Amino acid sequence: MKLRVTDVNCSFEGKTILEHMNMDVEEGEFVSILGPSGCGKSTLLNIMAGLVQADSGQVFIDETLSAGVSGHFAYMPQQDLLFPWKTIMENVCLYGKIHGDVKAARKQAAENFDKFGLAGYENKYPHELSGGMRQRAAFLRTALCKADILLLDEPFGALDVITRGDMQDWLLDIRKELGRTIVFVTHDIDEAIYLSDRVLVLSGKPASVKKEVVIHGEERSKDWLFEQHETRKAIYRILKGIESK
Ligand SMILES: Nc1ncnc2c1ncn2[C@@H]1O[C@H](COP(=O)(O)OP(=O)(O)OP(=O)(O)O)[C@@H](O)[C@H]1O
Repeated sequence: MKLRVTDVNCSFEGKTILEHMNMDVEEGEFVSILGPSGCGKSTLLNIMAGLVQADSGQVFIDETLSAGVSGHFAYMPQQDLLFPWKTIMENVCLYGKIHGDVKAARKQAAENFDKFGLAGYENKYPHELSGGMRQRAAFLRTALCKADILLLDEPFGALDVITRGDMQDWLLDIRKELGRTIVFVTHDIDEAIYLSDRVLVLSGKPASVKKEVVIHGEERSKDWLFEQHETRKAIYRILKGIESK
């Protein structure tokens, strides 16, 4: 499904955070959002997910106005939001439970526990895991949700560089398999280049889309990524221009 944000404005306590925010994400497209710290990236995802009400503007899924929380989205916010009283397996299978197919969800989860470095932790509780493991569990839960659009807010922020690379590869793979539409917030330019079809760079407060960078490259690999000097430089300069204002 495709996603469209039209002229969204949002303020908190009289301070404008998002101003004339417009963006489109095509069906099956992977769009990353980069921007200065605190500029309003999470707020934008919260508005898309229907958790925060914008002052004005609209969010459309395909051509239908989306109002309030929609089952079309699977949202992974920055905090892992695992239920502390549920085991890791129960947490990961939460959406399967909501959609009434626990057995299929457990099977799919079990197939991925090893890849996610969670094997042996199925029956542990969130407080027994490291921050990085909890983040991977929350990511697995979101990725296994059958929703059409994934909203991922810095899903790999707490991971070491190798695990992060593995999770990125996994995300690229499932994306190919499932053809999901993905909006991905990150602070990492390389991660945005590696994963995305397009990178949207937001301006500082109030935020709007300052620049859009299309990423070309059919077959992504880490070797391919190491060669993307020009794209990296271009995005860095846009960000630096915003930050130094
Ligand atoms: N519910 C709220 N009430 C008041 N202010 C808020 C609320 N939510 C966010 N803000 C403020 O809005 C601004 C944008 O916050 P937001 O979390 O969206 O930024 P961000 O770009 O995701 O940040 P980061 O890069 O640090 O993750 C911040 O100044 C924040 O303090």
